Amino acid sequence: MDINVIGVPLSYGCDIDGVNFGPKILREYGIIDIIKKNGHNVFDMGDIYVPTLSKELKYRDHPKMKYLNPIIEINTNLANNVYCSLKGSGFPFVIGGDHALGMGSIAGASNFFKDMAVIWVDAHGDINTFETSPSGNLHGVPLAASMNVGDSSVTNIYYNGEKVKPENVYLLGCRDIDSGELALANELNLNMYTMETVGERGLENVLKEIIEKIKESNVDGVHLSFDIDVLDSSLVPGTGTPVPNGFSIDEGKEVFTQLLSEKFITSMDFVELNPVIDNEDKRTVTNCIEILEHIFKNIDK
Ligand SMILES: NC(=[NH2+])NCCC[C@H](N)C(=O)O
Ligand SMILES: [Mn+2]
Ligand SMILES: [Mn+2]
Repeated sequence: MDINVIGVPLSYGCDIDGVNFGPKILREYGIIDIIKKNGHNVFDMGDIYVPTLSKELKYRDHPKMKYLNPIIEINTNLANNVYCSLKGSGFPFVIGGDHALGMGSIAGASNFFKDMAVIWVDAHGDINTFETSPSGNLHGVPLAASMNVGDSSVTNIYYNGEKVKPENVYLLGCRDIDSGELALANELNLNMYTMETVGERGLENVLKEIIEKIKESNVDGVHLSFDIDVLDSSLVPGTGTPVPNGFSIDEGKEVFTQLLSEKFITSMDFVELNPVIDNEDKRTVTNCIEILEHIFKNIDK
């Protein structure tokens, strides 16, 4: 498999400096060699261009949502890169950067496939609209936008309208959902496996059910978007919106063992690592590298 590593040094979607250094620190810690070492061909496609913007531009494009136009432009570029990677039989592995980049990854991948599923592994739902967002941060809206819910400025990225059908969306590990997000999840009847559900039913059973449903759904592509804040806050101090009661490292690995063994994953995001706010012992980046080693050990050769 030709892995195409695409960096997106984006921080405007969470409005916290430092998460833009995610791609740089992961390269410094050897992500490219880790991929190679596990027997894959790897192409480092470099970083999508992210302009340096002054904070005064934050509300230039919208009174509430921050850095709207630049985030749209960056995602449009990302979408085209993801699409081209798939066209060239590559596996797009997108490293962030904040989760607003999910709109671009999904737009690009969904343009390649007839019908695609999205597995969103995250402490959050990221299904806010401009109306329901409590923060004005665009990393809280990408999954809603991809389902064609929300403002046309974000639902029409790369191409107009729906990128993924709600019935093909799977949320896993969520435990910090805003009230507007919960209402939308119920309205759309999303496949939502909260941390509470995982606790009740067991991770293995939940993963089995997700796999079954995806196989029954006849999609021809599956995008897996991994937000590192799905891991317990004690394991990822270097992320902008940490949440307690999350996955252990072993549970994080288990998610990939199960999902990758099906060989249906066709693209991936790895987001929200902020090395600048990591603690002294570099716990977050070390844990990320451990997860990444596991991913590339298990991904299809
Ligand atoms: N990708 C993330 N870490 N998203 C956190 C979103 C937090 C909150 N729900 C918001 O919309 O502002
Ligand atoms: Mn997220
Ligand atoms: Mn999150």
